[in-house]
Amino acid sequence: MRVPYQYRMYKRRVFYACGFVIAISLSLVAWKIFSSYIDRENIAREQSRTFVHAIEAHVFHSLQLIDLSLLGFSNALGLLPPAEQVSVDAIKRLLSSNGSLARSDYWVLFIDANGRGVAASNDLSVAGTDYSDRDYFRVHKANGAAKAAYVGEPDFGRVSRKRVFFLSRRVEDAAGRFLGVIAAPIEASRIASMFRHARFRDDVVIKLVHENGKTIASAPSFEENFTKDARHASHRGPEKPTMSTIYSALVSHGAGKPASASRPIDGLPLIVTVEVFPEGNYQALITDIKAGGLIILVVIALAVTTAHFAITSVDAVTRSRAAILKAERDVEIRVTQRTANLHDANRRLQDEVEERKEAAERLTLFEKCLAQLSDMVMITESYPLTSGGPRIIFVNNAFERQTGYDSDDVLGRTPRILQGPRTDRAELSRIRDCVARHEALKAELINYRKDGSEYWVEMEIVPVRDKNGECTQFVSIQRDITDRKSALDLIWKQANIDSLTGLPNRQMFTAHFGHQIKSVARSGGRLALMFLDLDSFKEINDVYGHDTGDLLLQEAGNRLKACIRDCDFVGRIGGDEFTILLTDLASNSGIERVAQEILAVMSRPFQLHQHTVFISASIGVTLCPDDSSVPGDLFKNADQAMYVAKSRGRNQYVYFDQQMQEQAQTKMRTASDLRTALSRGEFELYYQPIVNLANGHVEKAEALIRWKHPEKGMISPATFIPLAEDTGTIVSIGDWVFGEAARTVAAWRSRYRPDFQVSINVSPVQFKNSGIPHKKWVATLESLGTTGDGIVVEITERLLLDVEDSVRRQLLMLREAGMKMSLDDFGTGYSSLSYLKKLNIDFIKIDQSFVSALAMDSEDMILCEAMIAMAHKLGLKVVAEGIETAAQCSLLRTIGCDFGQGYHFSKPVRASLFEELLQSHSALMA
Ligand SMILES: Nc1nc2c(ncn2[C@@H]2O[C@H](COP(=O)(O)OP(=O)(O)OP(=O)(O)O)[C@@H](O)[C@H]2O)c(=O)[nH]1
Repeated sequence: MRVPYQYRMYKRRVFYACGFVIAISLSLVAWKIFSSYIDRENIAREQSRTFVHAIEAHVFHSLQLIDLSLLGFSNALGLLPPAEQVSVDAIKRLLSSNGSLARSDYWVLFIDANGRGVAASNDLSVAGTDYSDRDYFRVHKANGAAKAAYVGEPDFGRVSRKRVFFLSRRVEDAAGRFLGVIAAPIEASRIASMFRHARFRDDVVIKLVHENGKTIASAPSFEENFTKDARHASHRGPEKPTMSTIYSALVSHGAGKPASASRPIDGLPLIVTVEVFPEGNYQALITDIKAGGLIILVVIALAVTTAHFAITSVDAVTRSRAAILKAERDVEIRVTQRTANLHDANRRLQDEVEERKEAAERLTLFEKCLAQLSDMVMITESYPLTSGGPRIIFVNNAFERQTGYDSDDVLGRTPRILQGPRTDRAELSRIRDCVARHEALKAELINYRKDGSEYWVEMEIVPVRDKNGECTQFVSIQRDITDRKSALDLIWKQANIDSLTGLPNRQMFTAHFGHQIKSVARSGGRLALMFLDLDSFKEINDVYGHDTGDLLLQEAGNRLKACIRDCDFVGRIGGDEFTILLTDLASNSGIERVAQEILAVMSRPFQLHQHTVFISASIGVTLCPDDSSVPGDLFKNADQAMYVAKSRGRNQYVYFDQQMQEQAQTKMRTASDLRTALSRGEFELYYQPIVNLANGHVEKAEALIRWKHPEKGMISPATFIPLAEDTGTIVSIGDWVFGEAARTVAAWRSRYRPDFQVSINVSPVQFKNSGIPHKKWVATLESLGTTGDGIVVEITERLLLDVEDSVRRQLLMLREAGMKMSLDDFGTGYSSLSYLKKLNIDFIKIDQSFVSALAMDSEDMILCEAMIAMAHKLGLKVVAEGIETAAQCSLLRTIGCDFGQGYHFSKPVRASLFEELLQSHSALMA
């Protein structure tokens, strides 16, 4: 835009006017500042002149007083008699007596004609001090004619060591001969102090200068300036200064400076100078300049503002015209640009439409493929990661089929709809973390179908990225792995869980127990292991059936679980045996409370099907680490303690103790000896006669085994037979017994009675596993040339309780070999008459417990009679055991008992002795 010429001229004129006003103002202010500065300097100079007069008068007055005193001394010394003029004492007396003249701020001393100190008016010892080099001494000595006072140059006092200058006078005798010098050393600091107080401004300097230029006193900086040459450097010459040169040196030094004034002290070689330094004036000058500057600024501002207002009105019109022109040009440019942008955008849009079309086609293809996949596919957005997670934007057919959700059900919702109570929260949080980091991941989870049923899913989640690498979606490919999981679960359960009770089995319990022991070893603390075995559980199976037994075991497991805390552990380790692990024990009272509670809950009736069943339990308890920290040992301990509980009458708990261990060890050693006893020939069969009560003949014998231990001597069968049964040695022992008994009966049959019979006790254990070596036994009999009926096999009711097909088969085979069967301890246990018949039992043996208390019409008598009658009815013969008296024998015979056995007839005796009995044919009837 072009600015019109008139407008430019107008503006120029306004600028010139403005500049003129500013220039005038500047000149006026400068002139004012300069004239003020000169005025202030003149005033200061005047002030210093007046002031130097006052100071000079003051110093002069002070020195005049001292000089008066010196004059007095000088006269008095001159008038002393000649003898006293050289007497130190006389002079000392004179100086100190003249107190009226002496002032406290100075003192006087007398120096003799040789320059040696004689005496002083105060206590200073000046006598003998050499003052001959002092200027005032030399002046007075040389100028004999001049009697005027002289001021010596400033220096440090010879005796006082203070900064002093000397006012002095020549002393002459009446004849005008030089006697010496009387001098007053004046402390320059006093003069300086007076100057200091007299200064009316900080920039004022006052000095007292000696005619030789040395400074005597000054304020400020007294000590630094003392004795320094006060003259200006240009006025210091080699020639001796005179009063007039020093004066001009000082004055000219001050000349040109705004405020310096000097004045000589009348009649003395001293000058007083007062200098008023220009700093104050400079300060004022600077203040004036600042104020002037401010005024100038204000003037400039006013001028500029006025100029601005003057031209803006014209300017505004011009500008708005210019702005309109500019705006027109801008619009033109923008329209051109916008058109170009629109072209670009249009082109991009077309490209995008093409791209989208291609993408849509690709997407349709992918969707078709995804729909056909058998794996579930779910695509979600990539955000948000909070509030339930990203929304689902696609699911395939497989997803709809497997989950029961239609795509309409899930689109726009989050994958959370698939989760439920058993979905692993930790796994979910791991998935969330990976997704937040846009990482691919694999996971296994429990998901829930629309109908609420759960299924295991194996999933792989992969982030989808755009061309800039930004994550835009997640694709989740999922596969139902419920079957695989179930199979694994089943395997795990089979390996670790007891299928009947759902409790941990032996394997899992042992593993857990091992961990707990380690943890106790690390962190301290105690564990209690309980071994629980149900009492006589076998009977429940036998009486109510195996199914009921199973139910009881399940219920027992539930009751045990209810007795323990969450931190404790219960397992079923087999049959009717349970283990309980108590952790976190503070004291034994906790263990006892649990043990008592278990016994109490076990003794409560079990309602199983239609039966009400009662049972009890025996518990062995061992403590870790008190008893041991070895899992195997602890199991053994608890087992031993449990057996002790059983042996003490059941339904109780027993703590393991060391004695049990020892007993167990003894048992183990005995069991070990038992294995070799047979080969070492330590067994022997004893025979106890069985007498026909009707005729008193010894027709049978019971073979009873004895073990002669090489160290321990005779060991009772009651001790070693259970051990032999436990260890299985009973099988070979039983075999040996049969062989021995067969040989004996064969011999005795041939020698004494062809119908003689020997009974052997056969343990139920011998019927287990491979069973009785039936063929071998038959072969033995054949080899001995005897028949089977010479052997009576005594079995116990225990065997009948456990009777299985195999047992029955074996018994029948023995029978077929001609052997007879006898049922031992009849009436003491669970006797089933049907078995007596089924197994073709030949004899029953009435237990000695019935015989021992036998009396006419007693209950035992009635029982024995009933048993005998019943046996006879079944075609069985009866043997009464434990007959000790003739009365018992007689009673039994009265009620028809067939045979008798007991101490009344004979103890069990060695075969040789028994043979003697047979030989004697003696009747043993009482
Ligand atoms: N019903 C049932 N019985 C079982 C199961 N496992 C083992 N048994 C039986 O449980 C019984 C365990 O008997 P034991 O503990 O030896 O003897 P008990 O009769 O309990 O006698 P004591 O232990 O001496 O008091 C045996 O008869 C086994 O056959 C089972 O799973 N179910």
